[in-house]
Amino acid sequence: PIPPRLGVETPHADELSVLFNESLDKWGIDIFRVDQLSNQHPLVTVVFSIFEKRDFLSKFRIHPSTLVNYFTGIEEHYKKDNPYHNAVHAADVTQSTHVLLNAASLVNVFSDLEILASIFACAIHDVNHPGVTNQFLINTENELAIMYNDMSVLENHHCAVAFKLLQEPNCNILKHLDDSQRKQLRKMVIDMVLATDMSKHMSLLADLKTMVETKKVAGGCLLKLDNYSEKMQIMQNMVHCADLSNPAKPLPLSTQWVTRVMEEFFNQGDREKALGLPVSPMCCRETANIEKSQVSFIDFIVHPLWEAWTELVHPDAEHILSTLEQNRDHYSELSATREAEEQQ
Ligand SMILES: COc1ccc(/C(C)=N/OCCC(=O)N2CCOCC2)cc1OC1CCCC1
Ligand SMILES: [Mg+2]
Ligand SMILES: [Zn+2]
Repeated sequence: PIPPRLGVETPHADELSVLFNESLDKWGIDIFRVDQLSNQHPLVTVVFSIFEKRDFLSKFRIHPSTLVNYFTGIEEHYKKDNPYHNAVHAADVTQSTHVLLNAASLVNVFSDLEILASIFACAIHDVNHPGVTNQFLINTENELAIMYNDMSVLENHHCAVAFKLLQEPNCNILKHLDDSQRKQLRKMVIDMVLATDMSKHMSLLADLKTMVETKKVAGGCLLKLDNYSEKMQIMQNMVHCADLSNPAKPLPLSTQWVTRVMEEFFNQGDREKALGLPVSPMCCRETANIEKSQVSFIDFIVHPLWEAWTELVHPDAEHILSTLEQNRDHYSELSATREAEEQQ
């Protein structure tokens, strides 16, 4: 049976295809509306539409129903009751990376296989996320922490679940890749997903800054990427940027992500309290200062990263960086007024 266009059955197919025709390639598509219009299948429809737009079904000889079967399985393994780490986040990171890949200065940098690996990595990068951090799994000696010896526990789990699902019947979207392509894709996906572990952030950013410095000196062209590690460094930072893109999206989207991530953090804080564990930073619903936390998250993590990315792909990400800076000022003003209110 041929799967429905857009990959999902929905009464809102016309509205959804209009939304994709207008905004699939745009920074700031309303991914929450995609979730509603797709009958809560945001990831399947975003991946299906990107694969069609990039002609991946014919380039990699992927049958439409195999694509729908596999990413429906992946989507089902994103926990729906996670406020933040659910299939909408996966769809958001996937679509954001699809947009970043279209930057003029990245055209002709990546092969089709590298682009396929990047989109695939985003789609699966948080699959089966339990809604708590690596530190929580380690502190509670969770079976996942035991399985992965406390090293990038979540990120290793996401990769393993994704590749295991490929072996389910009618799910092997990589069936018609040759052995070398499949091995390369598997390595690239693992390298990108493991790089979304926040504990890798500082070293990833340091290497990106070094690359930007040398690129500036070498006359500013990215095309001279000749080795795997330089190419992978850019792909890892691209996916990491997309994973940390919430504060750089139009404010109405950014504020919804803040509400969701805080609810997930507060749920973790409730569990830590109930277990008699120290409550993790920003996880206590009584004392957290949400706006202040966003301002420091942006100042210390997100802005330095997007500043480096914007330099690398100059001038294609300028509008993203300025949206981030406007949003930062919004949260900063909010936290000042909240503090003033609390003084009275
Ligand atoms: C919308 O706000 C946020 C979105 C994402 C993130 C982070 C750190 N994403 O990192 C990649 C995923 C990851 O590794 N996480 C997920 C979050 O917890 C740490 C482990 C943090 C955000 O806000 C901070 C500041 C106020 C509360 C958290
Ligand atoms: Mg993650
Ligand atoms: Zn993520």
